[in-house]
Amino acid sequence: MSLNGKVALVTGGAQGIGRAVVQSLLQSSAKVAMVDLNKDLGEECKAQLDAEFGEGNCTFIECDVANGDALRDTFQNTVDQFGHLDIVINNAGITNEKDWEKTIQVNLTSVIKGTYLALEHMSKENGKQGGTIINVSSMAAFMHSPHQPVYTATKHGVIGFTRAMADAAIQGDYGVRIHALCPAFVDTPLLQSVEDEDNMGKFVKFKDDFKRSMSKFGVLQPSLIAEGMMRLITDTSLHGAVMKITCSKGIHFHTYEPMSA
Ligand SMILES: NC(=O)C1=CN([C@@H]2O[C@H](COP(=O)(O)OP(=O)(O)OC[C@H]3O[C@@H](n4cnc5c(N)ncnc54)[C@H](O)[C@@H]3O)[C@@H](O)[C@H]2O)C=CC1
Ligand SMILES: CCCCC/C=C\C=C\C(=O)C/C=C\C/C=C\CCCC(=O)O
Repeated sequence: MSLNGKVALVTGGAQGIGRAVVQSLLQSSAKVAMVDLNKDLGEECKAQLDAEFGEGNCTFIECDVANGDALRDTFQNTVDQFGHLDIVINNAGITNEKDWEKTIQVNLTSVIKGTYLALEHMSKENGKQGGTIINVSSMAAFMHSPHQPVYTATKHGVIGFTRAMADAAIQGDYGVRIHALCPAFVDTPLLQSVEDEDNMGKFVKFKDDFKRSMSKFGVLQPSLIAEGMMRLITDTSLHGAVMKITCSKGIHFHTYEPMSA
């Protein structure tokens, strides 16, 4: 399906899952703002994407999503360059149990801020045209590991926030579809960080537990996660979906009991 004329913003877009999603969006003819902390990687990535898709389709914006003012400017900069905004992927995430407050800031607070900024630019409540938001959580939202307590907490938080906001969007008639995406292990540089004492602090001693999980459940390729994202973006019947992607079941959806209250 063509996303011709659509404008997307992807955080953590210079590497790993974000990079794969940027590529898929460009393949579908969207314009993309690739947002990342890593300037060198972002510029290198943009040069490669310009060579493949032509100049003017992708812009790189250097931004630390944990800096609220910089994130606000990044959204505005995207709209200034491309005219409007239709798709926001809040993907940037880290695993740092030593600086665990930073992990909460990047993985949860910035996802909340990114969702509110996306609504400012896309919600019919604000006179905009509607759109789609995807917040990247993890299968760590449905299971836990002694190796990553705060990472696990942030990913649970992303699901709770996203489901509540999806209901607010439906009941408030925002015209914005809001989803959470939960991959199992994916072959990206983030997976290497879990063996590093600088990241894991005292929990590094549980790394064998983590590695056993990886060999038990397998490791996915970023392209499959991008495929799941594209399904959430293009299937307009989906609203408030919690998509899971695992080696055993591929792309599928989590189902919840109806609320009794
Ligand atoms: N790799 C995996 O096994 C899984 C990853 N995830 C989630 O997917 C998302 C993407 O992860 P990966 O691609 O694996 O990670 P990655 O480490 O390969 O790439 C993350 C990108 O985000 C950027 N980034 C980090 N902090 C940032 C900040 N404060 N501001 C702006 N950009 C920042 C990095 O520079 C990097 O380019 C994360 O939210 C992660 O928790 C979820 C499930 C599994
Ligand atoms: C709970 C472990 C957290 C590890 C954090 C480091 C890297 C991040 C990886 C993830 O976010 C993925 C986390 C956990 C789930 C992995 C596999 C579950 C597969 C379940 C299944 O196949 O049924």
